[in-house]
Amino acid sequence: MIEVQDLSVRFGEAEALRRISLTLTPGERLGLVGESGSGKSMLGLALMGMLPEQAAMSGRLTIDAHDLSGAADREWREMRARKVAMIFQEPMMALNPLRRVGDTVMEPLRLHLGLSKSDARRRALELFEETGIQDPEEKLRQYPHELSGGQRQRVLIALALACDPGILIADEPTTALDAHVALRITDLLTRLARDRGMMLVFISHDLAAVARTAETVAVMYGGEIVEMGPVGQVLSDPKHPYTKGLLHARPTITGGELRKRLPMIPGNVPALADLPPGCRFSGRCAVELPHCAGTRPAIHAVGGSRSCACHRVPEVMDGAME
Ligand SMILES: Nc1ncnc2c1ncn2[C@@H]1O[C@H](COP(=O)(O)OP(=O)(O)OP(=O)(O)O)[C@@H](O)[C@H]1O
Repeated sequence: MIEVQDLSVRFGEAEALRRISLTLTPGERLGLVGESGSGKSMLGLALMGMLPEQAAMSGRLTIDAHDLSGAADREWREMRARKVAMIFQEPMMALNPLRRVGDTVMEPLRLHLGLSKSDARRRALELFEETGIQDPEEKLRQYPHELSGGQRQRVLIALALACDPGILIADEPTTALDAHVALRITDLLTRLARDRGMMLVFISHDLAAVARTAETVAVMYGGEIVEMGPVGQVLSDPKHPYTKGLLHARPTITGGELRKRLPMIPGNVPALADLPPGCRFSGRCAVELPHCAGTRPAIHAVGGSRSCACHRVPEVMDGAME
């Protein structure tokens, strides 16, 4: 279980994450969405204890009742070895080009689980099979450059699963892949999370991929979660003006060609130093009120399982803004 309470991350004066609170239960699959710079990766890194050195974190972070706020590197290393694993966008960058991929996957099995060489090899083979790597025996002996992008990402997933983590954080795992390969990887992650009862934090700017993979979605803007809830409900009936804008800005396929419809959200995510003290979306919001820029909105409960941080939400709930 992950519990995050009022988690903030600062780089000097700039606040990259502002008062994030969320609870994830075992086996839950969470999607994190938002434009570039909204803080998705930063939140993923905070959950891994891998924030950049200059970052100052405040608030509370608990994993499996283990309080990690202010934890030492050693505690985080143990956590990462056994409980939390992460995969990234570009598998080529994460694999040692000079090592056979089998040796890379066997290393944590030997180091952290204490398996003998032959047991580690057997387990690596099982992991390759579980992650759908074709000809796994042969692949164990190959180097990263000999594999396709999709196969490399599968190797990284196998590596992430080596110590049987309870939590897998996948940061844009399919961005570097062709659409059909990407689809197979998202489906693989969903299946693995389901079969293993593993928590999945799936970071993506692709709403369709999140809808396919996650059960819960958190929409981020300017380092905050502005809306959160069951993925089907949030994407079919968004409450926050930013979520509504994101859904309108989604790329669409027209005449076989991928086209980005004119984004409904004017402007870009401002630099951290230029964010307003109140609602960070003010300045870009079509339904802004005079006090939005200066007053931070409360997080309103929407129905039983959703939340939304917007001064307008009581009106939205009355149907006055629909
Ligand atoms: N080392 C750093 N020092 C200062 N600011 C940083 C640092 N790393 C990231 N940031 C800032 O933190 C904010 C959040 O960045 P983050 O990478 O989490 O966004 P993101 O939503 O994951 O974007 P993307 O989709 O492009 O990966 C950005 O404004 C970014 O400029």
